[in-house]
Amino acid sequence: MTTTSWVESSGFISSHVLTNATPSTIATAALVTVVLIALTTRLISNSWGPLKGKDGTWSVGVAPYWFPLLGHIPILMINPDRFLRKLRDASAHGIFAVNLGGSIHNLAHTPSLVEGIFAQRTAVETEEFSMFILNRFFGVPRSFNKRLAGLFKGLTQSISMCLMREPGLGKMLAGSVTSMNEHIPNLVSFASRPIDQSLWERASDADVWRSLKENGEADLAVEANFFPLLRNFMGHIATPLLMGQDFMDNYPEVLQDIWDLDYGLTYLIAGIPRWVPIPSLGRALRARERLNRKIADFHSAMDLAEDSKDPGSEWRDFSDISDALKDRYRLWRENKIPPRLRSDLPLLWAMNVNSNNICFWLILRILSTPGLVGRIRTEIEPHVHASQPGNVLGLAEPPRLQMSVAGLREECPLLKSCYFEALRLDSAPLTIKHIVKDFIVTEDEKDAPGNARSFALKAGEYVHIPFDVHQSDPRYFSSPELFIPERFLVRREGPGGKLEVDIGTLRPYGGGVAICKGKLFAEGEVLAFVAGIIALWDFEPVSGHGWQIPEHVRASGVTLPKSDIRVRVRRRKLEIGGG
Ligand code: HEM
Repeated sequence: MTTTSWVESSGFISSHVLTNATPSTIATAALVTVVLIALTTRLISNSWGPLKGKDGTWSVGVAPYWFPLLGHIPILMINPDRFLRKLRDASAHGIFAVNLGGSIHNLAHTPSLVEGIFAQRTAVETEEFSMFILNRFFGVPRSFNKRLAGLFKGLTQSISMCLMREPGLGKMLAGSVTSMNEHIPNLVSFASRPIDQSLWERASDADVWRSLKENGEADLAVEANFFPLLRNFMGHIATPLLMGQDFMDNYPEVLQDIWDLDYGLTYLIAGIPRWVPIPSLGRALRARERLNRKIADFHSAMDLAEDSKDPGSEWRDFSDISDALKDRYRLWRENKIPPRLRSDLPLLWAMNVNSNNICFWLILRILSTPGLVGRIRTEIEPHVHASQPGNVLGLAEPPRLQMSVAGLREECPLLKSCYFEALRLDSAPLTIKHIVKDFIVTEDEKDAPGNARSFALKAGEYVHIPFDVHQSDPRYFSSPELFIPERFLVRREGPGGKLEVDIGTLRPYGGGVAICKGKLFAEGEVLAFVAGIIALWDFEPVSGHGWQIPEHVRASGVTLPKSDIRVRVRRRKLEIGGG
């Protein structure tokens, strides 16, 4: 059929359909049209494979898709894991591209390409994306973007100084471990009335459970929902460390608001309007308003104190605020930024969402691997002194805990290897960068044996690093779906070779200029938290079916569990009179 006859006949079809239109013929015509458009789009997009340029570099192949305008958005919303892993497995190279609403997004996942992208300083930029997240997710008004851009460098530098370098890092870690030593013995209170329980127990629906053991001894435990118990408990340790105890006391719902905001992440970033009736979107918006308002109140109170005025009886002490936050405060104030625009929410959020979640996954992975908790308790013993003081006037004292974070970081390779393995399995971060200048990135022979290529990436496009695509790649991690505690252990050469940990190609904290500024702090706090918890407490799943690993729900970095686990928490029997 010639083009003219096709147009004429389609004109005939449409006028025929319109003049004889019934609801079912209109529906059929609409369906036929959609199918025709989808087939044509698929046919055209199928031909966008990688092409070799005159200079020997290759373009990145765009995966075929069915819907014009939308491109791969529908499939990425339905099942991103399956789709991305399928593309990875179908390609001999570590990069492919997708179309998102008309713009091209390159996705790189093999180590050499990822390192090549991280090494770019001027060809890619992250500030635009950070600003987008600040506006869409954290609710920073767009009218403030220009002024905020001028402060970006200073704000990032202050976090780096306080969290990535000494003495700031050591001070934060020491504060964190002191707080853990004090609080971990009180993970559960064994109080049955919610009014007598701590906030993390109430958040996890904790209840006292009593029974008799076979030998007639009393068996006392607390039943609680595992995930909220651990993540709220950790949040109650981490948040005052950053913001000071007064902030936490004046705003006890802060953690629930952070979790609610996090659950709305996808909707907020997608820009779904607030009137759309999605319950988690509404909750996230209300939580964000409260968070930003409370942070503004906190800054107003600091301003009053700084001006030697009374900040009110609820703000008694600002001396325990972290150096990171104090530095930011100085910067906001010197630049005359009003309290309502001092966006400290991203830091408060970053402090809580990833570390707290990975503590849950790591403890769960340790408990659910036969024999592992015993091996780790033996390994951490020299660095975690747990003891039970004798009764005072007939009353039981809580156990005592004394941990050395340096020992846990440097002398406990099995625990650290398990931490990396949990990050490999249970985190799925994504880095997005806007390409502002054409650049070439080259594959290593190791990643594409006998077939390594250089790829030309174009200004105006985007480059993403979906870390979990590499983390689940069987070419780099054998049996990638299994938790293998020793996966990152290596034995140093030579007689009596020491066991060490090698993170290999895993990059759970991103890389390049936007690398996670809390990575060293996070590692220390997670290892200490997990060591302290397993040193003092025993856990048992209530279900009676053994430990089950829940499915993942994607979140900002570390995933959330799709379902919770009800556990029985018991004090471990410790040597009496120690400490
Ligand atoms: C296990 C815990 C953590 C993981 C897995 C993690 C992971 C990440 C990742 C993947 C990024 C994005 C990097 C990129 O775009 O390339 C990031 C950014 C960041 N993280 Fe973390 N993070 C953790 C804990 C923390 C903690 C405890 C803090 C703060 C106290 C923190 C502060 C930050 C900050 C400030 C950024 C933004 C860096 C920038 O844009 O310059 N993170 N994190």
